[in-house]
Amino acid sequence: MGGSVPVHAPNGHPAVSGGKTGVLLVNLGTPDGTDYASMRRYLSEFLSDRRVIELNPLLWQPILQGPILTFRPSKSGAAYKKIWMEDGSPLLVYTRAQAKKLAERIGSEQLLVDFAMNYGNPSIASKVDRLVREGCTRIMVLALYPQYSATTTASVYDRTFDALKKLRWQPALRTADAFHDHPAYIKALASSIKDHLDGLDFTPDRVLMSYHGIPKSYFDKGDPYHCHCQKTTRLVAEALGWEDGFAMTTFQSRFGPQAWLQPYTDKTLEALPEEGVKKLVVVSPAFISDCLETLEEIAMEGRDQFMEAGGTHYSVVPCLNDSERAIDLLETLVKQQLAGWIDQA
Ligand SMILES: C=CC1=C(C)c2cc3[nH]c(cc4nc(cc5[nH]c(cc1n2)c(C)c5CCC(=O)O)C(CCC(=O)O)=C4C)c(C)c3C=C
Ligand SMILES: [Fe+2]
Ligand SMILES: [Fe+2]
Repeated sequence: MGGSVPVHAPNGHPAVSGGKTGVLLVNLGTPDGTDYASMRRYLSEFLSDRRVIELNPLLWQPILQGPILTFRPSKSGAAYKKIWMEDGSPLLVYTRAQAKKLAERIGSEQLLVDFAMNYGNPSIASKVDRLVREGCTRIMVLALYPQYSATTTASVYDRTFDALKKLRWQPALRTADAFHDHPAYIKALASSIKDHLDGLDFTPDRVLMSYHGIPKSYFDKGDPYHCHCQKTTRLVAEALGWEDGFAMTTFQSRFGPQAWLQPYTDKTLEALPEEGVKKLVVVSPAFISDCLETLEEIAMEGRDQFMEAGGTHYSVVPCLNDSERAIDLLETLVKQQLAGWIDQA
């Protein structure tokens, strides 16, 4: 068995491996392809998660498996086609690159670094399995969402615990804090925005910080996501010395008929030019990697909305992706979470 360490076991005792630590980076997930079947499989898994849709499944599943999964896969597939990369979905490409580069930085015989997707492939269960097989008796999971939400962060950890439920010999498990206000995250985000602004041939009237939304009812029930988003915006504005009001916080990607967190990004983009904001820079601080929501919704649809409403300049700051900044950030977060497990932490 790979990664076995010698143990004094009686004859015939199965091989025992152990003593290693695993780090698992987990992002949301993405379809395997842009075709109808792949899209349907992915959306069905995602939208069946009760952390994401809290409606009673007896009510929700007929709606999901009927009208939604009849029409949405083609619509979403067409959007994914516009941003698909040679090696697959951008979210997969960047998350894989982050894990590889982090492994090159901090990985060793004793410290394995890998990645998984909460929905789709590679699954959390398959990677927990791999790490345990390779001898990890401790696993630290980092959900790659700066701002905590039950819909995302808690779902990743739930599904990790679900994978452990099936093991006779479970590894010790650590989950990580949200990092919306972590100095290393604010530094990475602020410096990437500063570099972007320095490279522009115009000075923006405002910077729009657009976060993925959640239903307002989840916030009313106590999800801290909204507060985490507001704090990220405030800390970035302070780090860059911006005047009050220069950075705005909005929420994108509404799904379904209920109210979501406001102000909405699309409505804001359509309203700003009339208020005299014609030059705009947009940042997506809820995503550490570019994905459908940043590359299509913000960089394509958002641009059209803003320019058609009378905007003159529109520029989007790329996510941290697999830049040195991103790997520095991940290294800091992971080493902090590993304290006591790994000496270098
Ligand atoms: C009720 C539905 C949804 C909630 C709640 C939600 C929360 C949420 N999502 C992200 C991050 C991402 N979402 C992405 C895509 C996406 N999100 C929803 C729905 C909800 N998200 C759907 C249906 C989709 C699929 C695309 C589509 O059909 O429009 C992605 C992109 C994935 C990719 O492959 O590129 C990300 C990332 C956060 C951070 C969040 C709550 C805080
Ligand atoms: Fe989403
Ligand atoms: Fe979207």
